[in-house]
Amino acid sequence: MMTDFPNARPTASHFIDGTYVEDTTGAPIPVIYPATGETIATVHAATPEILERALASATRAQRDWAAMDGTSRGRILRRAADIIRERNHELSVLETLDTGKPLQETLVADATSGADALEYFGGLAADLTGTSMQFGGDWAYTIPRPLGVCVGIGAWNYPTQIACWKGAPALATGNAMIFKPSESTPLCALKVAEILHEAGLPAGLFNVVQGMGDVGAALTTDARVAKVSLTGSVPTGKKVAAAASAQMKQVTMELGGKSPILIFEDADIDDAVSGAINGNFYSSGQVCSNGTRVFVHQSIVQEFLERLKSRVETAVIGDPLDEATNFGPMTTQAQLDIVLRHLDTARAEGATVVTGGIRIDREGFWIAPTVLSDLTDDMTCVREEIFGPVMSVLTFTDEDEVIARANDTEFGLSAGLFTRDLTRAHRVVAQLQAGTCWINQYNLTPPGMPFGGSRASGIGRENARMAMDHFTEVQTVYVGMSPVEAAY
Ligand SMILES: NC(=O)c1ccc[n+]([C@@H]2O[C@H](COP(=O)([O-])OP(=O)(O)OC[C@H]3O[C@@H](n4cnc5c(N)ncnc54)[C@H](O)[C@@H]3O)[C@@H](O)[C@H]2O)c1
Repeated sequence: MMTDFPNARPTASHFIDGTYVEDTTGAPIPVIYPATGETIATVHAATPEILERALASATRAQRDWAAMDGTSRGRILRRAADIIRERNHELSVLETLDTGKPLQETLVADATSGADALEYFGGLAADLTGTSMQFGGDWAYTIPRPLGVCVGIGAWNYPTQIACWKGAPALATGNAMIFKPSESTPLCALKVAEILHEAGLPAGLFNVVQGMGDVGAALTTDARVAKVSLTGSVPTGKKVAAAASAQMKQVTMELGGKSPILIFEDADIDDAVSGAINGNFYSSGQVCSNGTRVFVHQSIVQEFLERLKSRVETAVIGDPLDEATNFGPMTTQAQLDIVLRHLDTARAEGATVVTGGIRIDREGFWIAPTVLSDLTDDMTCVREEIFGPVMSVLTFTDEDEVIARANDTEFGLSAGLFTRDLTRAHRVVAQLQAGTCWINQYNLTPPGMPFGGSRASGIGRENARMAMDHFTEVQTVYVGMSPVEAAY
């Protein structure tokens, strides 16, 4: 089973009906610590029997949960948030072991972000209200109803946060959730399930099952499942949305991107450099909303690149469990290989490497933070999501030109811009085709703010009050107050 590691130890592969469950007949999935390449645990993919237990217990538990008043549901979520905060250190260590992200990051951005979502939706759970309408003497009212059993499927970059961002609104609104983490980072969601149940969540309401895409596909098409919320790549999103839609299931799709950051000539350059660093190298670039196409006004590009290069080269690359480290490895060997291939292609297509561009000579999956310049919009590194620490710097001279180029992509997840001219900021942002935009900031995602993508980057939004809409459907009730008239 699980190899021992300090303070953070899920005790089996799955969490079903309020308890850890093991079934070693499922295919083994090694859990590899990305900083060293060592296998630190093994989980087993869910068998059909495991999936049946998860689906049956969720279906059973959801009815009573939906009947409970929102205040009581919310109290449990808020208690779970408190427990997460108390255990932040051990959960952050687990997140680092699962993903390789530096502890300096995971201490502030992962379990705490999950707790923020549980707290936020815990507070809102009591406020699930409908509306009423008057039609002469008659009237109608609406009741937001939970959907039933919802499935959450996660990517590997934010395993705790994704489990909480999906679980919190689903549970707050009276649904059950079955969560399938990424096969690359299977551990953290188990702890979320354990803590939710410790906080008083009735058994069966947040089940975690492991597995590859086939397990996600089996859950997506099960008749007992009402909704699928996926965080993953665009190709997976298309498959999952198609399979769910074929059965009229609702979907939320949080997918990939190739987002632009526009840096105008009047921007505070140090802020812009900070935004570009945060939007490209945090989590070693494995962030969906990263602004990987950085358009810098021609008049300041040289100064921008100089300051950027000197700051990026101070990144502390090393043991992710050392709190001084601020840049970690890629989460998987496969992702490292993808990034290295992209760098070869970029060089072959004529890109200049401003800094980085090389594999770091350590055990594990390491690559240096990389800045590319001398690029054109048609180059592969400018068009495709790389999902690694690779920033493409492009130049522009004209506002309309840069807006058109920023929008020239199939994606529409995020966008950012840096300028001191507020009129321009709002004028430009209104023309950007992106679901989530930042002005003079980048990648901050408090739970009270809707987050998600347009175009190929997604359907629906996570977080904020509107996530409650995505986990409920409206039942309309017409109330007749007069005698019924009929033709005969
Ligand atoms: N928009 C967001 O909020 C957001 C956040 C994080 C990551 N992402 C995106 O996720 C991608 C990286 O993550 P990844 O490589 O884990 O993505 P992925 O698409 O390979 O896998 C995502 C999840 O889907 C599952 N899956 C694969 N095939 C499936 C199928 N046919 N049916 C059901 N489930 C299936 C996988 O097992 C995994 O759990 C990037 O494109 C990134 O931009 C988006």
